[in-house]
Amino acid sequence: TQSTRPQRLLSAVQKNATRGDPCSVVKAIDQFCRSKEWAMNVGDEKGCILDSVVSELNPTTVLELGTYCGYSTVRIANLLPPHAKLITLEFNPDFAAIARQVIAWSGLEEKVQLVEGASGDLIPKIKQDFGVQTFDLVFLDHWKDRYLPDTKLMEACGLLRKGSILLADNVICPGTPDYLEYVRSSPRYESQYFKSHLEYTKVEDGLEKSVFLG
Ligand SMILES: O=C(NCCCCc1cc2ccncc2s1)c1cc(-c2ccc(F)cc2)cc(O)c1O
Ligand SMILES: [Mg+2]
Repeated sequence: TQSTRPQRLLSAVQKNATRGDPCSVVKAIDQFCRSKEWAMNVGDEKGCILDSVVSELNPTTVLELGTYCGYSTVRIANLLPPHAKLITLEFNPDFAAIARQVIAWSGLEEKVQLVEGASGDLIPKIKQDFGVQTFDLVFLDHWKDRYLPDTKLMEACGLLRKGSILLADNVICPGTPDYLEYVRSSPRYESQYFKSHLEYTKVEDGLEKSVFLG
């Protein structure tokens, strides 16, 4: 049977990256996506912006919506202090299976909890099921039409505190117009746009960083 793109991406990691070396895993994926097959990882250019936000914040609790193959999961987990926790939600079981192996290859599995399911179903269960009260950082990279409803859901479930940071991928391409309008006009958020490009292309895209003001 034909392999899938995530399976070919995982093979490239297992072939070209060193076990236990997260940076080599990130490099191997970027090289695969630049030279062989495009894939919807946040990528190296936006990935550097992600790294700077994570490093500056030094979060102990992180929620990632949309794991895909685990590229941004590995980038974030690699920068977390000891005992910090990253919970990442993935809807597609095939993506989740690949991501688990990519995360394991990077040696960061003890910092990461990958949960399979839809954000709308899982977010209300996080406090009781995962022992997290609030998130210091949320990275939004899942269905673009779920960014706004899930942000409102996180507010309603008390998962955000004064100073929590929302960092959203793809606010230009594919685009999340209703989410952008909300975080840019709401008095409860202070937002900033980081102009960049769609992963591995020259197309404009960017990350929106929004601080929840409580
Ligand atoms: O759809 C994208 N990403 C979400 C995949 C949906 C996976 C989900 C995870 C999850 C977890 C929990 N609940 C529900 C869900 S749904 C995406 C697409 C492009 C793109 C850009 C230009 C193109 F021409 C074609 C694709 C670029 C990107 O960086 C993306 O992130
Ligand atoms: Mg994305």
